[in-house]
Amino acid sequence: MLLAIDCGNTNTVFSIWDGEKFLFSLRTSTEYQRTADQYFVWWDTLTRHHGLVRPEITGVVISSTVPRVVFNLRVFTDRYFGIRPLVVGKPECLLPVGVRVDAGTQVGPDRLVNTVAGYDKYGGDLIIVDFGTATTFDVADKDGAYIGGVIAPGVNLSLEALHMAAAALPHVDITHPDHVIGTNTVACMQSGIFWGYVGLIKEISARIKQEHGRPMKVIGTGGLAPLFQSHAPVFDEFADELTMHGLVTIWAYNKEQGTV
Ligand SMILES: Nc1ncnc2c1ncn2[C@@H]1O[C@H](COP(=O)(O)OP(=O)(O)O)[C@@H](O)[C@H]1O
Ligand SMILES: CC(C)(COP(=O)(O)O)[C@@H](O)C(=O)NCCC(=O)O
Ligand SMILES: [K+]
Repeated sequence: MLLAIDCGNTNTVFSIWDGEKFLFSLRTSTEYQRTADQYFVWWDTLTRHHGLVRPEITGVVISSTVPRVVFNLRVFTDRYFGIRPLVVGKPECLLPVGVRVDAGTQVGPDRLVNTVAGYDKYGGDLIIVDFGTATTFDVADKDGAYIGGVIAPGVNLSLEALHMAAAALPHVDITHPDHVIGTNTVACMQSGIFWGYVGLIKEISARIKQEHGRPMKVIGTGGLAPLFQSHAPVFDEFADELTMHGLVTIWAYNKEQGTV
């Protein structure tokens, strides 16, 4: 079985791929101090909870937006599975699509993985909007190459920033507000973030399409994508687990090429 690890700035997700489907996902907060042994205790407890006792892991693929956590993840997979992971962004990890950006740019591996997954599922000329710590727009060219995009502050990050910077603004959670005109502080903040984001997604997508000059499909992914899509359709499609799909695709490609 393949273990796919998607490490974002807020959460790290482990998913087990049995060759045909994902069996389940385990989610923990991203902390670079977490040791290999701590990962194992967590892993062993939760895989048993899902009915798998010491699953036989034969491959590991990692995408990490936090370079520092990769060290302990490598120790974890080496110590407990005897496996050297395939790490997206490292020279030994081949990608089935091109990357055409300014020389020297270190593109977030999550963005490359999303592009690979998007191209595999939908073909080229894509805008992939991923709601994580940051909200990213990844643009895939006609041939699937990653050609850049947009980085905007994440939804929760924006709410947190309001709370941190203004003494009278509480911590609030994102939701779909019934009205645009908020009649209390919380409703005003929720409206600002929700409708502000709807506007941001529409405007940025429209401008990307104009600049790209060819019809494009807009794909939404990440935990908060369904909230937007269900109340203010801003995507052509919602893709669940797009990053995980990309990790499996990259693993399969490297297997084909003989790099793993
Ligand atoms: N379904 C959801 N509902 C509400 N908040 C969510 C949901 N999914 C993720 N979040 C929040 O969105 C933020 C980004 O989470 P996540 O997608 O795990 O980011 P990353 O991939 O950057 O680690 C976090 O604050 C997380 O708690
Ligand atoms: C933009 C990001 C912070 C998004 O990370 P996430 O929201 O998934 O935690 C990450 O992709 C990153 O660190 N990128 C490096 C710069 C770039 O992609 O151009
Ligand atoms: K993101």
